[in-house]
Amino acid sequence: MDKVITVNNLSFAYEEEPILKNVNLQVNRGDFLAFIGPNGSGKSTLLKLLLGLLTADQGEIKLLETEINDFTDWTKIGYIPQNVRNFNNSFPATVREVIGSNLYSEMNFFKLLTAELEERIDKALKLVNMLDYKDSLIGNLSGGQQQRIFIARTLVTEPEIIFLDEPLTGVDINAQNELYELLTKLNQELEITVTMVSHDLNSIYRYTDRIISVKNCQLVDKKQLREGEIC
Ligand SMILES: Nc1ncnc2c1ncn2[C@@H]1O[C@H](COP(=O)(O)OP(=O)(O)OP(=O)(O)O)[C@@H](O)[C@H]1O
Repeated sequence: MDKVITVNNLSFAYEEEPILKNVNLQVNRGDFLAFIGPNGSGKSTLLKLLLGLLTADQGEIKLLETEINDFTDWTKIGYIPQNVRNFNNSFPATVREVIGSNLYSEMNFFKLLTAELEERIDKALKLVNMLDYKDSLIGNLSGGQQQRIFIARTLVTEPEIIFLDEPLTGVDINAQNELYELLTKLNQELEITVTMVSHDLNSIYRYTDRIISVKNCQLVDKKQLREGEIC
């Protein structure tokens, strides 16, 4: 089995507040995994540790078989943080510019999009079914459409793992199912490992194939949870 995330004996605390104590986790290529748990249990913190945005107090994290401190291939990792849409709404940027901003390091000296990069933007927009909106202002799109654009923004670098932190907040119920179906397609057809934080248990049970509960500083795999224990 191809391990894409390995966590060994990880502990983390904010000042005096312990969040994770000696936890272990293995995520395999092609998993579609959700972290659930009460508010404040540490789901976002765990995601930030896995992305190298926070540093563990103890233990080891490996991404794509590389120790996280030595990991450099961040184009292989997509991340859609919790409030990305609020932040971007106020910018008068087009969909093309929002997606292109993730290709900055690949642009030429004049920071122009080459024909090849334009093609990659088109390909990502086709995957999320939003090609017709390439020249629209991001702030004029619905919550669900904007979330598709942020998924396309990560797809443009051809990631192997995508992390999403509560991606369905502010997305209406029909669009929520469409987003789950899109994530399922990316997971099954492109073999992208999808790791998300969500509170939406019904959809999680329907679409994901692994659920990890973050609670009392521990990680508990779905199969270890008893009925009614999930929150
Ligand atoms: N930068 C920080 N400094 C200190 N404490 C923090 C910081 N960020 C989060 N916390 C605290 O750590 C705990 C875990 O926060 P985290 O955001 O990871 O939880 P969560 O499970 O994602 O919560 P939610 O479901 O509400 O989004 C909370 O008690 C929070 O107040």
